[in-house]
Amino acid sequence: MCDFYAPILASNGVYKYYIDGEWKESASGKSVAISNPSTRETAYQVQACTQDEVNKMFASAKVAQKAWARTPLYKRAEVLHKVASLMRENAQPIADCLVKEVAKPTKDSLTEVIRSADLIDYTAEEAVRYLGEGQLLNSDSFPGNARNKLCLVSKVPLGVVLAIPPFNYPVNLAVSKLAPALMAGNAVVLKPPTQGAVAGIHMVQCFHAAGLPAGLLSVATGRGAEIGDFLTTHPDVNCISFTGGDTGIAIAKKAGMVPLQMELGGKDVCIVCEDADLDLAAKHIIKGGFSYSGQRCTAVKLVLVHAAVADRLVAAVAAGVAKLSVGRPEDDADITPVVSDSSANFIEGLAMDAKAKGAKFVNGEWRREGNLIWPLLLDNVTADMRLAWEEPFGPVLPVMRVGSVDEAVAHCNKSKYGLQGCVFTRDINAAIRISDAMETGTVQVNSAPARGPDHFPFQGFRDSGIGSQGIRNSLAMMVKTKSTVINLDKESYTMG
Ligand SMILES: NC(=O)C1=CN([C@@H]2O[C@H](COP(=O)(O)OP(=O)(O)OC[C@H]3O[C@@H](n4cnc5c(N)ncnc54)[C@H](OP(=O)(O)O)[C@@H]3O)[C@@H](O)[C@H]2O)C=CC1
Ligand SMILES: O=C(O)[C@H](O)COP(=O)(O)O
Repeated sequence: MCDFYAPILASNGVYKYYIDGEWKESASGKSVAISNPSTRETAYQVQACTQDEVNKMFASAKVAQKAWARTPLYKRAEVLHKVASLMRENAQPIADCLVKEVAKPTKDSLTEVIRSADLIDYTAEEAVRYLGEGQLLNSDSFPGNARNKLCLVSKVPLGVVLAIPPFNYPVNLAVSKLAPALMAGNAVVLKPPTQGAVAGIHMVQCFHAAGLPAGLLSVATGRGAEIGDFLTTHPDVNCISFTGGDTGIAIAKKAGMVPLQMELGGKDVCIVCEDADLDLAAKHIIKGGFSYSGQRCTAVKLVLVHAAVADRLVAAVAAGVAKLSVGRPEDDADITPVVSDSSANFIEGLAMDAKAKGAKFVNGEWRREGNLIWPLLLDNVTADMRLAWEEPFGPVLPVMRVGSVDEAVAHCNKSKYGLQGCVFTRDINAAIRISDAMETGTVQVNSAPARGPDHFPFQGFRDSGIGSQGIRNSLAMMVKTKSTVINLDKESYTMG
């Protein structure tokens, strides 16, 4: 291990947790094993933090936040820019962890780290402008009022933000919470996903080395099932920013009076109209459905194609699927093992349910070795199959044939999810009408769903989330509004 990252690893080979500006071993004496999805052997171990350690994190965070809120915005930005440049300089070891912990292909792993550094820089730049702006309201615009009150509106920190990212983007979806929260003057307690925790720990070392004040950022490692409730119901939490699956719904129910930024699951549909450019649609469906083996909340998870062009579309997609390489993330294969045995079992269950109910496996039989699942295109999927509604989070793509666009939109809107969707058509007027009719946070026209670029607003309707992400929107979610009203002794009119 290089000198830069040496402080994060204990002599017994277990990665340390972070508190008060120091890397430490937990008093629990217990560790949590992180399995390499490719080998299914333990790749790393992290500390199982205790409740007492979590209490101390919140206590330090509260103190550090007060001092940070008094730190000029441009100085906060300087620290964040330094974090970004340290991440770029020390990117490869973080990317290597992503390969081992979450089986992300090597190129995509490095891209995630660089994208995260870019996100931090952009957030720092955006924050100095956006957070630097307030509002002045005059009382005389409301009936019955003279101009004797001036309302000064500013954006103030929330306090301590609990950040919980998921396994599939453990670095990018961590910094997309950390950077806006910190720029807005908050402290953060980060609970990284267990798969992805070591990448997260490496990333936090960049914040440490950049000189982030002690206590402002802590890292609580441990299984969500064990320390999750303690964290999310902690009385010192002032905001929860969570990305993940249905766990988020349970968290929202328990959270109480704190603002929530929740980005949850998706069942993103791809509507292919009769007039679509089918080659273009097929290209995007393959990339959207199978990149990172379908483990993206924004993956295409159901194709709804007009029956008149379905044969041609399915043939074009099947031809592309046949070209996908299957193998190890180290070799940059297109399809790599999914994150866990339980995930692979779940995906297999969905595929077998569809098969039993009459779906056609277009490109050969079901094939799985360990957590490695060969990409599967399913045709003739119908509404009684689980795959019509559930999120596989794997390299399995169902196609439903529909008789009309209205039928496709109705299916989309019946889903409990409403994250993104996309439509392929050559008619811009139809595209706008379909987009307006689809009840999802984003609709992409002639491209697959995607969260990025990271400054675009990103939000889910229904069970897909609460609030919005995207750099400007995340900054907005990390502040509350504060007004100071100046009551003049008598009314005063400018130039009057
Ligand atoms: N809309 C969006 O922006 C995105 C949504 N997702 C969704 O995330 C899911 C896949 O990610 P995955 O990591 O498996 O999601 P999970 O919901 O299983 O886990 C997300 C995070 O929550 C933690 N966690 C687990 N249990 C609790 C608990 N009781 N209290 C607090 N935290 C807890 C996990 O920790 P641990 O790992 O220790 O269990 C992890 O850090 C998919 O459904 C996907 O659609 C993913 C990315 C983006
Ligand atoms: O977790 C996810 O799926 C990400 O939010 C997707 O990001 P992307 O669409 O930009 O790859």
